[in-house]
Amino acid sequence: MTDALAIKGLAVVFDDFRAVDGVSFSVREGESFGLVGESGSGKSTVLRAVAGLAPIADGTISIGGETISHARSKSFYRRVQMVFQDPYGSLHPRHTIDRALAEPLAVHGIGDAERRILKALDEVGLGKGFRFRYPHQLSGGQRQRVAIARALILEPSILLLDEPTSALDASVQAEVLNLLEDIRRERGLTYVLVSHDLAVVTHMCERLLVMQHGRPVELLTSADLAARRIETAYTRELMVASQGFRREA
Ligand SMILES: Nc1ncnc2c1ncn2[C@@H]1O[C@H](COP(=O)(O)OP(=O)(O)OP(=O)(O)O)[C@@H](O)[C@H]1O
Repeated sequence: MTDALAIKGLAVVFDDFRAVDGVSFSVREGESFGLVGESGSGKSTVLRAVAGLAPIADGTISIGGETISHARSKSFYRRVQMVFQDPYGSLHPRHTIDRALAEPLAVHGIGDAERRILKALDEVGLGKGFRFRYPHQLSGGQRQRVAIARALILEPSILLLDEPTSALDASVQAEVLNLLEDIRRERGLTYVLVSHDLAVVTHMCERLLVMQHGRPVELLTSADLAARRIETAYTRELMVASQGFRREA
């Protein structure tokens, strides 16, 4: 089967600084794949490079077996969407939720907006009462649900999730992670999830790549982690630092 996403020898350089170097991994269709590491390890930069938001100095990125060029086409964004840590970043403060959800449909010339907007709100557990509210009239968790609805409304096959819950309280975090997992199963979506928290990635992902200083350290399955089959001291340190693993221990 063709991989949903394949990254080979990726390097991202800012001025002279190699923020990402020698990163390779592939994600199967319908798989949930995690990127984990401390702050500054280059996880977000990998996602941003896939989304066309960071410059690729070296390596290739393929989506569905097709190598993508540096300039992303409009059709790329129908297949690949990104959700950021801070939903304020993707929601305009003076635009209603309705407008935020209508905008991507208009950009891509997709009709039947009202039905799609109501369906998207329903899918993320928000009723139609939220439709004409503004972002500041929502809680952090509700705002992140809107950002997820906005990413899903174009019916992408791959979702890039950059710390999608780390700005939320622990209980809200669990709700949003469970929502994402339900949507993935229902839609058969492929996820790449970035988190500094090994417990979050282990809960959500079948396989994960541990990164440090922009480089890959270890590729693991969640089953490896659960059985403590870990090769490196760095991954062990991440495990000790993770709240979820501390609770389990
Ligand atoms: N646009 C940029 N210009 C210069 N340096 C950058 C830029 N974006 C990221 N970096 C640097 O690249 C390195 C990796 O950053 P990145 O955001 O990918 O790390 P991260 O692992 O996602 O960390 P965090 O969890 O804190 O977001 C950092 O040292 C960061 O300062």
